[in-house]
Amino acid sequence: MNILEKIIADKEIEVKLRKKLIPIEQLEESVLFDRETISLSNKLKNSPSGIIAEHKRRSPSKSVINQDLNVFDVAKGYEKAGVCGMSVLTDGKYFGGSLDDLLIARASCKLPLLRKEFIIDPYQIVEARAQGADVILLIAAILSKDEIKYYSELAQSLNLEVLLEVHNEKDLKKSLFDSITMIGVNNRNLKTFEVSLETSKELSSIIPDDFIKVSESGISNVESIKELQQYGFKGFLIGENFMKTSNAGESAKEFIEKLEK
Ligand SMILES: O=P(O)(O)OC[C@@H](O)[C@@H](O)c1c[nH]c2ccccc12
Repeated sequence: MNILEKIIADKEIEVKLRKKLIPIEQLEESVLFDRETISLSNKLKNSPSGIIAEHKRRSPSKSVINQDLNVFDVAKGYEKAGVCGMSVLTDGKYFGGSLDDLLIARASCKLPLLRKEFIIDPYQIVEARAQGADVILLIAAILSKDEIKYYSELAQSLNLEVLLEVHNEKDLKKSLFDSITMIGVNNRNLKTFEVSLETSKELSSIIPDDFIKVSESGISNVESIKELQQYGFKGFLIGENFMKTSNAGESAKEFIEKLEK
């Protein structure tokens, strides 16, 4: 089994358990369920920098990135830095995150929040809504075309935006639905962890213009962003580069200042 297959096998067990513990009807009673969501795609359209900053404690590729920062400070710091949105990893076993992280981020800032999760069941989409997310990630590599259509339409009906993640042309081909606003090209191969910004550049020309292009992973300098902007990218998802420092918000602030100069 490769790492992605392992993550999915564990996720199936986890979701089954969660569904038993908290029935979907109960999620729909959350006070956050009817809150007005905030559009990430609108922010990206109108921003010169387009940074989506991530909260990520560890990852299978890097093990520990940072266990000392608290979500409250990170969210406040990112907001102060002027990012367009915040991504919160909610997977526990492989990334050290939780749904509580999402809830705390929600309570700490007014940024659009992306629930960064391996979504394999509609239950997790309702859960994202109930815990204060504005955007969900759908990963094309782990979903069928029918699932992508169904899940993105469900998200849309809950006023959640969808960032659809692709790794190659095959992923992209099965993912072009009206219910999706943003396409994210992951520069990291989730099976081998290899990172190459070339992936974004190569796929940029075949992403139709009606989708906002986001480049994800392995971005550590403003030069890369300036280059990717030439290929039509409007959003840039950055985790480790900020999280590995002792003050993620301050790092994001310096980065954005340099980028917008
Ligand atoms: O820390 P980085 O290299 O800046 O990457 C952030 C983000 O793109 C990455 O965490 C990510 C992109 N897609 C994912 C899917 C699942 C888990 C994590 C991810």
